[in-house]
Amino acid sequence: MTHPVTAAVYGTGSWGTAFGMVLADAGCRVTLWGRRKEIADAVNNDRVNPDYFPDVELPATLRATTDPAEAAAGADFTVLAIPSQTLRENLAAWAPRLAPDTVLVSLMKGVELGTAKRMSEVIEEVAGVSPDRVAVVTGPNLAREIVGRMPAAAVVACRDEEVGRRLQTACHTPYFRPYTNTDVVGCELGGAVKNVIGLAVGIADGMGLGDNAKGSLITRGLAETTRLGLAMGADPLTFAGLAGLGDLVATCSSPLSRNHTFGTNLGRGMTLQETIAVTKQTAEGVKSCESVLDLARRHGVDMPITETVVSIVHEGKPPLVALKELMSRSAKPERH
Ligand SMILES: NC(=O)C1=CN([C@@H]2O[C@H](COP(=O)(O)OP(=O)(O)OC[C@H]3O[C@@H](n4cnc5c(N)ncnc54)[C@H](OP(=O)(O)O)[C@@H]3O)[C@@H](O)[C@H]2O)C=CC1
Ligand SMILES: O=C(CO)COP(=O)(O)O
Repeated sequence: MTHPVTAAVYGTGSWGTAFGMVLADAGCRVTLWGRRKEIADAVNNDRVNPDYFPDVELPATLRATTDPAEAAAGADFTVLAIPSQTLRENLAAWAPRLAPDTVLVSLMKGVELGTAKRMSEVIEEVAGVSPDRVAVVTGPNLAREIVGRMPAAAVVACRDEEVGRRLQTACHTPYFRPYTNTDVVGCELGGAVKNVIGLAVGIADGMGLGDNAKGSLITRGLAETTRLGLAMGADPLTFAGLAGLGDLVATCSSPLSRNHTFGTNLGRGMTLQETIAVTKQTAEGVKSCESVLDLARRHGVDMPITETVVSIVHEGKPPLVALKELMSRSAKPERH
């Protein structure tokens, strides 16, 4: 490309804003799309996103608009950073205006309810593009740390290696180090299922179950993620990487994680409604635990931790009862 790389980022929430900043710091010309004019105006006039990062000065090269067509114009990369369950409806409205040959990039870590589709599958279907033009950015990337330009590594996954390398270059900064991977299925599953395991670890932390429980949940959570991945054709090694273990560790150990915090509140005894009421941002695992379990059943895979999270979050099972059931499952070899 001879012109400066141009990116449209749909979503002025935590990760859209933070990743837009990464792209701008890497030298791209970036336009954020947001549904609220007051945020777009504040980004353009005051270089701040008042609702998500009021204390962070955004790069002057980061612009914002509420007009999806204006954001889309000439974009080499079209980056999607909205809640997973809203993607289909939003993208259907934006798709006719997307720049020809743009690469669609998913930042989202969820699985669609009802269809059990991964976000890249929804993108391919709704935008009518080949998998070679769809990429995923994932890994241990808590947005609050990224806007502080604290160091992090990430994975850029795309079936087409050349497209992956172009996106890697477009978002590589001194504090953000992206690696490429062609295993899109594994990278997306890693991101979606870690949110569910993050809820489980949060619940355990809220109940005061200790660090052995945390280590056990992280490890057995990774085991069930890998089982699902294998059944879906992913490379098991992906789950030992940034999209798997890396993201799982960051989410399960950080109070900045919305999923972990959501689980902690439940584990401390808040009701689901009370927990939803105090959660200001997107905690994808709350909805995606059901679609992940749906995926597991479609593929005949046993995911006991995911099943337990669904039973607590959506079926009102008391965490102590769920814990007792999880611990009394039949004994088995570690690898089965
Ligand atoms: N935050 C993080 O650290 C990371 C998040 N992710 C993933 O990124 C994705 C986005 O999450 P994140 O940015 O954190 O979420 P936030 O809740 O911080 O922001 C969500 C954004 O989507 C907008 N939005 C909400 N509902 C709709 C809708 N129905 N139609 C259009 N826009 C909507 C919000 O607009 P408004 O402000 O007007 O409500 C906001 O701009 C998730 O899948 C998450 O798992 C991945 C890595 C890191
Ligand atoms: O995906 C994330 C970090 O990589 C963000 O996690 P939460 O959505 O739980 O905040």
